[in-house]
Amino acid sequence: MTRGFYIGRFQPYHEGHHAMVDRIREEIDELVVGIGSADQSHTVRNPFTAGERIMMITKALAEFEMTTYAVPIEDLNRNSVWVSHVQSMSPNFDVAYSNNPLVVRLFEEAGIEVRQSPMFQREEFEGTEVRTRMAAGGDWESLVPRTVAEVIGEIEGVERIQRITETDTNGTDE
Ligand SMILES: Nc1ncnc2c1ncn2[C@@H]1O[C@H](COP(=O)(O)OP(=O)(O)OP(=O)(O)O)[C@@H](O)[C@H]1O
Ligand SMILES: NC(=O)c1ccc[n+]([C@@H]2O[C@H](COP(=O)(O)O)[C@@H](O)[C@H]2O)c1
Repeated sequence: MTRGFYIGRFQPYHEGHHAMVDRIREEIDELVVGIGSADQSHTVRNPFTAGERIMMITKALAEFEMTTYAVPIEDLNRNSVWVSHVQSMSPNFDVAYSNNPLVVRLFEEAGIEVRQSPMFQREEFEGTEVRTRMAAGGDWESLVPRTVAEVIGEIEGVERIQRITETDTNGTDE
């Protein structure tokens, strides 16, 4: 039995994330999805709450016949203990998946195997691109699984992003 751990901010969960899960599920029996920056929401870079991201991920992953756990992970201002923090919040896992260089380094220094994946259609399957299209009233639905678009509709996510973009001065780092 192999259990994997895949960490991301998932703001929102998009088709690039979904393609990555589709690929890594060939290597594992169960998957923990770590929802990073769980304490962040309502900013340009992190518009959705941890609970909203749990809904997106749970509904999108239902199509895969695999046991999955979505676990919120709050940020810590201390990289040296972040892996222990992750482990304290997650079911035990054998291998971590990430393409984020800091995350890869922290897991490897802690002696945990990390696997990276190719980027799928990165020019459009990117959280920043999805949020930019939402703010501008463009076609973002084609970049996320249908179930995720339904959750974003239910929580009125596009309206939130448009409002935040007009007023937020804290999250304008993109
Ligand atoms: N198109 C993609 N193909 C494969 N992996 C991806 C893709 N997009 C993101 N990832 C990976 O998934 C993990 C989580 O990504 P994250 O939630 O930061 O999404 P992002 O699209 O990079 O978002 P943002 O633009 O908001 O920073 C990271 O390891 C990231 O490299
Ligand atoms: N010290 C810390 O709190 C720390 C260190 C490394 C990664 N993280 C988090 O892990 C997640 C990594 O996800 P991304 O690959 O989507 O950036 C982010 O939410 C990031 O904030 C936090």
